[in-house]
Amino acid sequence: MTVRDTVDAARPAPAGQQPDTGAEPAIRLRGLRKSFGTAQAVAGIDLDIADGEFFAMLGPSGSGKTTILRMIAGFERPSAGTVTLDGRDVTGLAPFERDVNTVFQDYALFPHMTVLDNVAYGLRVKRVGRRQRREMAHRALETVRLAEYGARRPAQLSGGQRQRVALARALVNRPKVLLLDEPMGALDLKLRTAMQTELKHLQREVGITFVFVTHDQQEALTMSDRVAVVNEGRIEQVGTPAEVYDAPRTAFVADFVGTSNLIRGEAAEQILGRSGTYGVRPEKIRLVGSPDSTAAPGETTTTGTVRDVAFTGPATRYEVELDAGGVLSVVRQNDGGAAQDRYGNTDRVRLAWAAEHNLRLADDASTA
Ligand SMILES: Nc1ncnc2c1ncn2[C@@H]1O[C@H](COP(=O)(O)OP(=O)(O)OP(=O)(O)O)[C@@H](O)[C@H]1O
Repeated sequence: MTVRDTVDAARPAPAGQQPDTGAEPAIRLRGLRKSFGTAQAVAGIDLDIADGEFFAMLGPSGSGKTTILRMIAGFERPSAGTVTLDGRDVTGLAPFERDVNTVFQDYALFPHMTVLDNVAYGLRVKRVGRRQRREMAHRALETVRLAEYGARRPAQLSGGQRQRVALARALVNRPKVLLLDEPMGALDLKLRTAMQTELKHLQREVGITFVFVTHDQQEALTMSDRVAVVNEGRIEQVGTPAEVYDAPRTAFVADFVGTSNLIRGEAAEQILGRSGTYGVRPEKIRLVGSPDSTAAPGETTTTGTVRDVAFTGPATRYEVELDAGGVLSVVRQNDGGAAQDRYGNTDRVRLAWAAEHNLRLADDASTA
């Protein structure tokens, strides 16, 4: 169960690396590259995903996540590198020769078939007998809590139910690995949140390795055991959700997982007395009052002017233009009732945070 992130094997183990127990990882990628013509979609990936992990690939549109997934599934042939599943090199094998199933964003259900027949379809192709495949399909529908819906057609289901049918259709094959490409992409926010919880429970129940692709940081953080942050065909960082959020290694990771809150250049010199790029999470910053007030000893502090106030219910977000240059977001929980200080546009404020929350960032993975 090792994880090697792409950046540099010679460096100390990056955050998120699991101890090497000698067990074969479910998925091992080595030197994986893919070019389309002259464009490089995946620029060299080394990654191990452990058996039974819920693993997220998080990155912006066009960063190469889907291409990585398609190479694991066998739909795309790598330009270089290898894909090993459970200790077996499958790089040259067709999708159906791999112990992997994929759930696509559009679910790809057959509209003319019943839900039960959709789920049983893969078993029919594998020539499983009719009675057994109906039983297995029914059990898979039970797993996704749709046992009563077997006789319906996909058009008679909600988006979330269709998504679960697609899952049941993949689960019925009992693959070692399930790949999910933006599985919640077509769902509205409420359903999406409900499905996230359900999917996580389901994964624990069936014990299959899940790898899912998303551009939604919230989804990646809530659902996964570990996250790989993908940027321009490379993995910038691999770690647990807490590790990539609390200890981002690069400015890209700090920005993409969370809010961009960077102190750099002249502002870093003035506020921190050091050069370089630093990040500080918005919820770690306190607004302590007017610029004349003082911060606690050992805190980093600076002054600025409120430029925007956004009330979001449980919290309020302030955008503060710093006197030293740049803008910082500050999030305050609205838990203080009427006694809580409130600030408005153009108010002059002092900001303070514990020095340990200054995150030293590299500008990109090559200097991390
Ligand atoms: N079949 C193809 N032919 C040419 N270029 C492709 C092909 N598939 C993907 N690409 C390019 O490779 C890059 C990575 O694409 P990919 O679909 O892997 O990104 P992604 O991170 O999954 O994006 P999204 O979140 O938008 O799905 C993009 O620049 C894309 O245009």
